[in-house]
Amino acid sequence: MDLPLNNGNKKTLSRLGSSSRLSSHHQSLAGAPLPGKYKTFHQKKPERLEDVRYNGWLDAMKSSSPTCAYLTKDVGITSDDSYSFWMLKYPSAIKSFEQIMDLAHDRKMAVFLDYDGTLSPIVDDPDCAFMSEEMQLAVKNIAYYFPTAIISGRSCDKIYELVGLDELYYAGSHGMDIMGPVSSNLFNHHLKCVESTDQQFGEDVGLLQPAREFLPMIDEVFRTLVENTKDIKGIKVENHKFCASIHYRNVDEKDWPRVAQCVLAILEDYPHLKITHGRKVLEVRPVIDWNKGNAVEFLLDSLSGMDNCAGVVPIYVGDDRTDEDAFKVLQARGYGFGILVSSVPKETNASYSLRDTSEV
Ligand SMILES: O=P(O)(O)OC[C@H]1O[C@H](O[C@H]2O[C@H](CO)[C@@H](O)[C@H](O)[C@H]2O)[C@H](O)[C@@H](O)[C@@H]1O
Repeated sequence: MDLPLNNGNKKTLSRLGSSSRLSSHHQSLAGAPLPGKYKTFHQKKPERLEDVRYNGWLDAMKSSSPTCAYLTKDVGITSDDSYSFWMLKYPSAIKSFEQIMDLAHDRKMAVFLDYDGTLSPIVDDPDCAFMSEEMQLAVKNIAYYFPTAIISGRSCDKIYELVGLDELYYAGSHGMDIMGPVSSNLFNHHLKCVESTDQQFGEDVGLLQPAREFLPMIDEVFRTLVENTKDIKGIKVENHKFCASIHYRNVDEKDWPRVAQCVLAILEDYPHLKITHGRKVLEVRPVIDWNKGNAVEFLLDSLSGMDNCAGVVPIYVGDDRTDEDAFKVLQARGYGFGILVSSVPKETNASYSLRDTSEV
């Protein structure tokens, strides 16, 4: 079954709290022999604080969510100048609206939206990142006309709680937790992915969780991180099911090396995990070849049907490094519109830009 394109009687992929009810038949993840106990004891010596300072981690931590001053102070141009110059390459999606509509012409469209920094402004407390009523209405209206998915680093449950719309598709944990139609060819052919079945909304649904075997490991890591960072003032650790997020936005910069060290120590113990950088957040996730880009490909193919995937024009709006994987997919397909939300010039694989959530 293809996911319906017409909203009239749309069966949604939402209501994601039901995963525990799902019966699953797994296939092992290639290249990830997981120990019974999830921790693997040190294979290398942990890095010293000095190492942490020099291995680029702190630079990466500082440059995430950069301010205008950070980007322009050394080159002697104003932030307005540099932004205008940057927009020559990444024009405003608002100003290009007619052009985008012309290019999309009479083809079906699918809309993919990141959450934090795209639908809700970045705020200090991740638990208070709410979208405005106006934004919620806008997303609801979009979903009336086009299949619309939220692709977030947060867990599906959390993102559903924040967005609260049944008519959307949700992919949480950076795309590692997707619900889709079990009859889709993709569920049959994605060998590296977990496949589950359940009766929901009167339809069979499949659960695509390519990192399912990592679930207990991430839980263990989350608890370890909470314990090991408890003395760092301002730190916040979140469990997003298939990844753990370590927020240092509210940590004094002098303590950032301690944050980095705690997170690096995890890699020593869990060689099947990796770390990615977001906006003032480090994220521990499984070393699998799966990201927001794969989630977009999967959903796009499901939405449009395997035989007709070239017919659907995707629009992806996102603000973060993790969204670049999705922009790359659109770029590689050679059609669709990647739109970066940023108030400062950034290297990106998107084609258009928007300044902030109000422009979204
Ligand atoms: O993929 P997204 O939906 O953009 O999620 C990315 C991360 O968003 C959240 O953190 C970010 O937003 C917070 C609220 O504005 C902010 O306080 C934090 O500094 C940002 O990194 C979320 O908490 C993370 O788990 C997501 O991975």
